[in-house]
Amino acid sequence: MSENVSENVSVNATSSRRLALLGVGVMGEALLSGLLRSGQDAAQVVVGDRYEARAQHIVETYGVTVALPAEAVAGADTVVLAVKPQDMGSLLEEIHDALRPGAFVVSIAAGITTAYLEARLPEGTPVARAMPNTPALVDQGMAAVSPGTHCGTDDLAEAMRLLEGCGKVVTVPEKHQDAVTAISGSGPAYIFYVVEAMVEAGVLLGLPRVTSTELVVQTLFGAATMLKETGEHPTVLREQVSSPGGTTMSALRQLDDHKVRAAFLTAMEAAAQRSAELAQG
Ligand SMILES: NC(=O)C1=CN([C@@H]2O[C@H](COP(=O)(O)OP(=O)(O)OC[C@H]3O[C@@H](n4cnc5c(N)ncnc54)[C@H](O)[C@@H]3O)[C@@H](O)[C@H]2O)C=CC1
Ligand SMILES: O=C(O)[C@@H]1CCC=N1
Repeated sequence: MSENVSENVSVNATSSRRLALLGVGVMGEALLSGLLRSGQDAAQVVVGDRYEARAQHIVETYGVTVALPAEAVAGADTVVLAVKPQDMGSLLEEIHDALRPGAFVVSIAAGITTAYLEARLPEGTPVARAMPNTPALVDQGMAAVSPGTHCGTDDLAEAMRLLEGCGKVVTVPEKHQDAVTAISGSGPAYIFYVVEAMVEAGVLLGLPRVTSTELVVQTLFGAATMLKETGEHPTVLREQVSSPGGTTMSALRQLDDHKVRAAFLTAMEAAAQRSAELAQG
């Protein structure tokens, strides 16, 4: 399938495909919980995790089944790989011989390319690379998917279904996945960092921490809702807050003097570069 696939692949909320989910840490659990909320049958899901207590917790919480990776993939139509990039090589070795012919494999690991997956899986295996983010835990995720060489339309629709359970999904050419990782994959962390800083500022100015936190969180939610619902450019929305000679401009001048915008650009360049490095081990 070509890199420039349409952004609107039609997707069913439920599926009878048997799913193996390997790695049920933060992101694996977020995807699983979203899928189950969107109607996925827990009986069709087998999870595997190297950390036994973690797998057991997931089984008890969600009513799915647990198995060793090779056993889990042997019966699966779709395999989701949600381990750290550094653990991907050994996991692919572990499942290589057990994978059903035609089974679809989707990885959410930062930096791991479809070429990396294809080179380590049986010839012709359909694969996709996806980058979700943690707001998936509250059904507000943002994910981007890129198909590999042998990924068909049905496979891509399956990848979209898996991710749409917990938020919004777009398809992107794979060359953009490192940028996606830097922007929306890691993005929630930058926002939490800004929130931390603003809460601290409120405390510095004498507000009780609980009050400062409430003010900041609701301000963030309100601003995000304005961006989404009005569709206005962020510059327009920022200008609406910035009265001539007022408080906002005094603060924004400080941010500019401290090169905060430039720091964001450099930070996200560093994240994209790190993503590109991760497949090298
Ligand atoms: N945390 C995040 O915000 C995001 C993470 N990702 C990607 O998701 C992947 C997982 O990240 P997290 O969930 O944050 O990590 P995590 O460390 O919370 O979870 C990884 C899980 O994989 C398990 N594991 C490791 N090797 C295994 C193996 N051989 N077989 C079975 N299980 C194995 C670990 O025991 C652990 O429970 C990473 O590749 C990361 O790049 C993608 C988007 C966002
Ligand atoms: O920090 C990381 O490497 C992962 C990928 C995107 C978000 N967390």
